[in-house]
Amino acid sequence: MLNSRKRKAADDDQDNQTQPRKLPAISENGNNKPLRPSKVLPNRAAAKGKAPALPAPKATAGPAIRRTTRATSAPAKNEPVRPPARPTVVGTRGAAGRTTTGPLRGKAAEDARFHALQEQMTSIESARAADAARIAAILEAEQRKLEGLQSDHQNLTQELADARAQELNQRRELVTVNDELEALKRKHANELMVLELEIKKKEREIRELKEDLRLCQEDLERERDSVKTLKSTVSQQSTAQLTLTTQVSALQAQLSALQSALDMSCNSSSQLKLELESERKRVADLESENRAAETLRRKLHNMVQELKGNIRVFCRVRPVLASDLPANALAKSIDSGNDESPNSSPERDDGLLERVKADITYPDKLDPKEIILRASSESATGQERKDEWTFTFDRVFDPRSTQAEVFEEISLLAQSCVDGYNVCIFAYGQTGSGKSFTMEGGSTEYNAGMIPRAVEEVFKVAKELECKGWEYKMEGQFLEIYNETINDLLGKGEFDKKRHDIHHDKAGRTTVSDVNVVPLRSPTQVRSLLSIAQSRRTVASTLMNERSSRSHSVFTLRISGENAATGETCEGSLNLVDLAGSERLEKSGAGNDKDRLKETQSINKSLSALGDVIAALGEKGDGKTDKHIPYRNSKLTYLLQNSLSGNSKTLMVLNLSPLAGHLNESLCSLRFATKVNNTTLGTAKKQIKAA
Ligand SMILES: Nc1ncnc2c1ncn2[C@@H]1O[C@H](COP(=O)(O)OP(=O)(O)OP(=O)(O)O)[C@@H](O)[C@H]1O
Repeated sequence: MLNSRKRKAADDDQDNQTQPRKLPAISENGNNKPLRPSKVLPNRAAAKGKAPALPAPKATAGPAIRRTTRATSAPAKNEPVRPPARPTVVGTRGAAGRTTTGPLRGKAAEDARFHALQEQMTSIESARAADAARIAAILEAEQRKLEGLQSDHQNLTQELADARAQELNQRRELVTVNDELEALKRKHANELMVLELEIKKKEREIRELKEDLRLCQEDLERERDSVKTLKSTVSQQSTAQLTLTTQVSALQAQLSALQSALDMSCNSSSQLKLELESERKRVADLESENRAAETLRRKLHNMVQELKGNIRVFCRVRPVLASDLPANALAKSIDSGNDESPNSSPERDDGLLERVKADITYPDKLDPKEIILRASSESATGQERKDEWTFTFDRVFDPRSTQAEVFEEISLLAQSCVDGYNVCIFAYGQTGSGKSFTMEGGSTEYNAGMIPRAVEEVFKVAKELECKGWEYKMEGQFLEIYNETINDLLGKGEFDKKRHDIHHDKAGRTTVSDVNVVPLRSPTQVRSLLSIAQSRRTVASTLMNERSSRSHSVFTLRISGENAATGETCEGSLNLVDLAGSERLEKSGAGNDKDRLKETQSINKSLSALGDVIAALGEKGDGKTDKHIPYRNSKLTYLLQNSLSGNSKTLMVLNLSPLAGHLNESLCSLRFATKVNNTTLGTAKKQIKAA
C-alpha cells in the first residue's frame, strides 16, 4: 500500500511536470489558491530583453491591420513599400481611369496619386512609429508582466516543491497516522472486548448483588416481623415485669419472713446434719453387717446344701397321657392336673386307666420322699404274688406336680451357682418318661422347664447381688453327645462332622474346642437358644431315629462375678443335662438294626460310666482317697468331670413313666438312682478368690 501510494505520488509528479495547470495548489499557510498557468512566450529570447523585429505599422482598421501584421513577418526595412490594396483606393483608381482620356491627364492623376500615396505613407510611417512606440511600451509592460510572472512561476515552483515535500511528509505522516490508527483500532477492539467481558462480569455481579439484595430484603422483612413480635413481646414483658415487680416486692416481704424462718431452720438443720451423720455411720455399719451377713448366708446356704448332700436325687413321675391309652379309648388320666394330661374329661374310663397305670403310691404327703411300686404276678404254682418296692429320695414328685414345684427345690442350686459353685442337674430315665419336659419344658410360661427357670433365677439372684457390689457376666453353650461324638447345638456346621475336644484347666474350668459360646444378656434369650438347639436336633433326626431320645444334651451356663466393694471374684457353672433314654437293649427294639444297636450301646456305655464315676466318687468320699475316678470312660463323664467331682453340687432328677408296661424299666431306673443317692461326693468347694 505504501508502495502504491509512493507510485501514485511519482505519477502525480510526472503529470505535474507535463500538465502544470492541473497541480493542486497546497500552500503552507493554507491559502489554497488555484495556481495560475504560466504563459509561455513564443520566443524565449524576447522574454530575456531582446525585442523582436517589429512588423511595419498597419492601418488601424480591423481586417487591414490583420493583413499588415502577417506581412511584417518578413524583414521590414529592405522591402519596398507597396501600397496596400484597399477597396477604397481600388475604387478611386477605377473612377479616375474612366474619367481621363489622355496621357497628361493620366500623369497628373498618377502624380496626384503618388503624392496622395506619399502622404498616406508618411501618415502610415508616423502611425507606424506611434504604433512601434506604443508596442514598445506594451512590450515593456508585457516584459515586466512576464518578469513578474516568471518570479511568480519561480515562487510557485518553489511553493510546489515545498508543497510536494510537505505532501510527501504529510503522506508519510498519513501512513504513520494510519498505522497508529490501525494499532489504536486493534487496541480499541481489545479494550472493547475486555470492557465487554468486564461489563458481563459486572452484570453477573449486579445479578448476584440483586439476589443478595433480595435475600437481604427478605431477611430484613423477617427481621422486621421478628422485631414486631419482639416489640409486642417486650410490651407484654413490660406488663409482666410490672406484675413481677409487684410480686417481687410481695415475695421480698415473704422472703424476709422466710429468712427469719430459715435462720431458725438452719439451727435445726445443723442439728439434723449431726443426726444424718450418725445415721450414715449407722447405714455404713449396717452395710458392712449386711456384707458379713451375706457371707454368712452363703456359708449357711452351702452348709444346708452340704447337709442335703452334694449329690441329691429327685424322683418325678409323669402323668398318663392320652397317647399312652389305646387309640380307640377316650382315655383321660385321673392323676395329673397338667393341661397336657387327660384328666379333665367327664367321660373318663377309670377301669382302663387302672389297667394301663402301674401301681405307684406316694405315702408321705407333707414331705414326699418315698415312692412305693407294687406289682402282682402269678407264681409258677399259679398263686398270686405281690411285690412291693420302696425307694427313698431327697424328694419325690407325683404326676400332679408342676414345673414350678419341681423348680422350687432346685432354685437354691441356682443361688449356689451364683455364689461360685459348679452345679450339675441331670434328668435320667427311660425314653418318654418326661426328661425333656422336665429340663426344657413346654412352650408356655406355665410349662417352662428347669433350664429356662434356672437361667432366670441366676439372672434374678445376680441382679439382687448388684446392690452388694457384685457384677456378673454370663455365657452359655449347648452341646449334644451322640454316639460318643460331641455336637454343637448352637453351631452352624453339620452334625457329627466337626471334632470337638474337651479341656480342663487347673482352675477347674472346662472348655470344649470350636463350639459356639453365646453371651447371655437376658433370660428370654435362653428360650431362643433352646429353640435353635431343638430345630438343629430335628434336622439331624431321621424317621427311624428320634435323635433327642438317643443322645445326651448338656446346656452349660457359665457365670463369673466381681465385687468392686470387696475385691472378691467368683466363677460358677450350671450344667443342665438331659440324658438319653435309659431303656435296656432288648427293650429298645434295636434288634438287628446296626445303627440302633450302636446308639443303644453308646447310651448304655455312657450311662454306666456315669454310674461308675458316681460310685467311685462315693467310695472316695468314704475315705478311699486314692480311688481312681474313671471320668475318661465316656465323653459325658469327661465333659462333666468338674461338675461331678467333690468340687460341685449334683442333682439327679429321675423321671419315671407311670405305665404298668414300663414297670421293669422304672425299677431299673429307681435302682440306679438309689445307687447315686447313696453316694457322697465330698465337700463342695466354692470357686471364689479373695481380693
Ligand atoms: N410332667 C408332665 N406333665 C405333662 N406331660 C408330660 C410331663 N412329663 C412328660 N410329659 C409329656 O410326655 C411326653 C414325653 O416326654 P419327654 O419327651 O419329655 O420324654 P423324654 O424322657 O425326654 O423322652 P426322650 O428320651 O425320647 O427325649 C411328652 O409329650 C411330654 O409333653
